[in-house]
Amino acid sequence: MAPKRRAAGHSQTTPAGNEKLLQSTTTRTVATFLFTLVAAVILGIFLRPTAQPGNSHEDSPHSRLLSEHAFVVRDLPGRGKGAIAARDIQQGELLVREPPLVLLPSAVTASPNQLIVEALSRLSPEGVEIFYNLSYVRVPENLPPAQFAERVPLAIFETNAVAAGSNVGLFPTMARLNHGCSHSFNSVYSWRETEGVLTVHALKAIKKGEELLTAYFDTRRPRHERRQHLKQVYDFHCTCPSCALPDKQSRVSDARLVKMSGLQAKLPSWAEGKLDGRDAIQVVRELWSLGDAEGYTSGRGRLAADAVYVAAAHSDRHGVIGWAELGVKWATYELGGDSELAEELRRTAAEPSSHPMWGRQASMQVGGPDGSATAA
Ligand SMILES: C[S@@+](CC[C@H](N)C(=O)[O-])C[C@H]1O[C@@H](n2cnc3c(N)ncnc32)[C@H](O)[C@@H]1O
Repeated sequence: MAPKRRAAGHSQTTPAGNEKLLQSTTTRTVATFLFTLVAAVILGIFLRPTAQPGNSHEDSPHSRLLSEHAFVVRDLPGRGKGAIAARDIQQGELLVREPPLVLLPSAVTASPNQLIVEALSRLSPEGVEIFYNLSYVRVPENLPPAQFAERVPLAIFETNAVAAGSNVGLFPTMARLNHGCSHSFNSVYSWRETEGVLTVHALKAIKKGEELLTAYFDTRRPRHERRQHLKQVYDFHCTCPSCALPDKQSRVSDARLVKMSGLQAKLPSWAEGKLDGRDAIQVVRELWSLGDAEGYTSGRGRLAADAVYVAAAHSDRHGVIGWAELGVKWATYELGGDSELAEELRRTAAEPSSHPMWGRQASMQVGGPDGSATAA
């Protein structure tokens, strides 16, 4: 099927632009992905952090209804299509579980455009139609028809693809989720390597009628930087509730986000011996409380797992159990109770000394999430 011109961000069949953050979940969150050409050409594809379809009314073999009518995909003014909750959604609900329509290695030696065209040739006619219905940005409308048609497949892929382990995948249902920064995103996607699917979970409770938003990259940075990035990669000016804060509140939020980002970057210095166990746990607590103030709760399963790592290394049984139990709760919201992270933390909570780091460093009561350091 020949590509139809479609303005990004406008309705019809959607402009998409998913860059899923590779969340700190699979490793996170999402962040930004780079589609690397080994021949030294680097194609900037910002993969969003984690994702999938489901419960949508958009029927396709690539979407599975997992919880009845959890959301519908609709045209939304100013941002193409988006997913709207069709009923109240509980925190932690699985919203989408979706195999890739197209999956490409993130490092390729051939022309990415050619790879995509080849991948399309292996799809069913319905799959091809689903692909061309996705939105895209940055293809000038005034190109001669042949050139226009040539550029659309790659533009669709760049706008919608997200990281999937060592690959980059296009997941058409999850691709309908628009972006929200900081406290505004309520849904998180993650790739499940062993199952070969992307899942999307509700990070927060979502009311009927609210839009499902996911984060296309790590938004713990100031508004002007977030907007600049989104404009450059996805070609839209972000007006999500976080970006729409009045200037004064936005500055307060920005300061928190920058501080969170700095603290996150500081944590690995424990492994380098530059931070002792108690200080590392204090960093985790600070991150947690800044997250509470900001309404930024993504990545908490992984953060608690980092605290478990520190507590286990210092043989703090009480600390391990406290952080592992908390981690199970948050990993379950964001990644599912059957995710590798939730299962790993559950095992550690049951038997702290089974943790691979157990006793690797000097004994120390680093303390659990409640701040107590009572012991054993
Ligand atoms: C992966 S797609 C998301 C779904 C897309 N709206 C569609 O119609 O298929 C990403 C594109 O959606 C639009 N978009 C995503 N989040 C947005 C937001 N918060 N505000 C405005 N447009 C947004 C941008 O055009 C972006 O390039």
